[in-house]
Amino acid sequence: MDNAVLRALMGGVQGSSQNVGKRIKGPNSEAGAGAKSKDARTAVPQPEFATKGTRTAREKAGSKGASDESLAHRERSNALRNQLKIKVENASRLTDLPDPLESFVDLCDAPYNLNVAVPNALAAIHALQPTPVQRQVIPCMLLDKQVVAVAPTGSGKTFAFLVPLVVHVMRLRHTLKEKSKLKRLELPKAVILAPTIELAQQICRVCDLFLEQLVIEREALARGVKCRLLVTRAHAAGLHSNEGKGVDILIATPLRLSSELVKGFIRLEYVQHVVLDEADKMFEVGQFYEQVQGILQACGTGLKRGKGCQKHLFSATLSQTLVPNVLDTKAESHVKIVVGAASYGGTAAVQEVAERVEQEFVFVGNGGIAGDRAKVLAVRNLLRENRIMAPALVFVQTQDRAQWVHKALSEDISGCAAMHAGLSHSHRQRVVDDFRSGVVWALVTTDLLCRGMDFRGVNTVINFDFPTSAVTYVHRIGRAGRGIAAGETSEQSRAFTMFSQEDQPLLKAVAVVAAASGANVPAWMLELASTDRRQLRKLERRPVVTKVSRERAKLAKRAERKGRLARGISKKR
Ligand SMILES: Nc1ncnc2c1ncn2[C@@H]1O[C@H](COP(=O)(O)OP(=O)(O)OP(=O)(O)O)[C@@H](O)[C@H]1O
Repeated sequence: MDNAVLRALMGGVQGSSQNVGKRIKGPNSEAGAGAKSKDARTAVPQPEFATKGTRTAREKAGSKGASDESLAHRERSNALRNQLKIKVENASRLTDLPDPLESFVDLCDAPYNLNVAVPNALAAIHALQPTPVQRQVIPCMLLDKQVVAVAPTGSGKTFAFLVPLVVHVMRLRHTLKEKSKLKRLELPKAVILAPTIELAQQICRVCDLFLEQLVIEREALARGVKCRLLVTRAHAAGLHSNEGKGVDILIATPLRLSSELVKGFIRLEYVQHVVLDEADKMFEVGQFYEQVQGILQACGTGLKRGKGCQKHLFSATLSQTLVPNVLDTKAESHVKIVVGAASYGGTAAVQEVAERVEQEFVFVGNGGIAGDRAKVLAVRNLLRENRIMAPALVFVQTQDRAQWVHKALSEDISGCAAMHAGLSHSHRQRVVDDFRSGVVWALVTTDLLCRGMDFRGVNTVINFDFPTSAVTYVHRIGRAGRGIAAGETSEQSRAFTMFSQEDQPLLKAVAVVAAASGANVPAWMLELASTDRRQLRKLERRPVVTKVSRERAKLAKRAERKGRLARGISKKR
């Protein structure tokens, strides 16, 4: 997508606020700000956003008491939050809750006092205006608050945590250097955990890009800040070698980091910030729960008392009970920020994710082998009708099925590839790069790529196999139409979900989510009986499609046996 278009789209939130008065000079504007802010405002474009009641003459003159002013100030912040659908739990009780940013340039004013290089670097990498989640999360994290942030897919959560982390690390490095604490300078100061290798690589790339840009913009503190990836044995070896010595921000998958930690090859005692991206995935039973807990316990043990390690959770789908349960901490210790959703629940932020994408359900019969054939036919029909626009992501449930579907679709789609966890790292990396660069047009993949991956310009998502939960549906669909502002629908972004009789237990939950986002869902789907929670959880772990796989495996075994038998007979002969 063209950068100018992208910028215009991301600025849509501000641009849409026409019914609100224009922002005039306030204490943070050119008239009131120091020389540093002045520079900043000339360097990066002015925000168009304006809050409800603009500052009055009375406020400016300061003729009323401070309490009146702070009340008006609070009202303005609340108006901005309401307008951008930013919800902060218990906001009225949090007396020290920072205001949402009106623009990145606000970061140059008190209490943040950042160098103008920060907004300039963000502008240079096309982040001109903060997205809603960035507006509230960045100030909170900069002011040392632990954050739980739930915001739609593609809403810019990565920069929301990267900007404050980089700032903290830069400042900390500076202090440590001044105090000549060189040993500590070499050890990680912040850790970012991501559930997949691909997502960790993506975050690392964005972080490197931001750091590079900060150096170009002459932020002296950014020089020498090292962000390192730890997702393979080779990375671990690199970290031990001299050349790889010294790391400030460590971006890792839980399994790799935990294994290096157990071996004693990595020390996390001076880690001050841990970010769990896709936090709900991290704490899924049977996934990385124990490893993550081990890592969290190892972080910050060397810090002074009262200066414990801060833990921040990010996801598009996070449940209310998760925080106190998994962090072993009082729920109040975190500021909970929800963007776009009506409630802080299991499928929070669903509505806005799916609104960007046209959704359609395609019935493919009773399931089983015949259902598989019907799915391939359905894809062919959609191709013939020109309804599948490349690039496309095709989601299936298992590695075997990824191979099989890839083979089946390769006959119809040139530039089709498969990608799953059963492939080597280098192969995975190559396929992802090819998809990003446009060599691969249709990527058949498992849920390995359903979370966090920022593939610009994906026009179609095909749920070849029905998602195992509404949450998975939200994440899969969220890969399409990225870069489109909330409320706008791209003509090209579409999602097709194939379903058979076998998928019925999961159908209602997904249909409800789709309907909530304005998709045209047949009424009978919504009237289906709900499946009870326990069964839903079972299905999540053991997907409906295993029955199909089992049938296919049985047939393959039978064919193999027949072949062997035939070979055996021929040998005897
Ligand atoms: N302030 C901004 N202005 C313009 N573009 C932005 C801004 N912030 C982030 N982006 C871009 O938006 C895209 C989506 O961002 P990101 O990957 O952080 O979303 P996310 O919320 O983490 O999504 P998911 O939940 O799917 O992981 C990225 O390409 C990123 O560069």
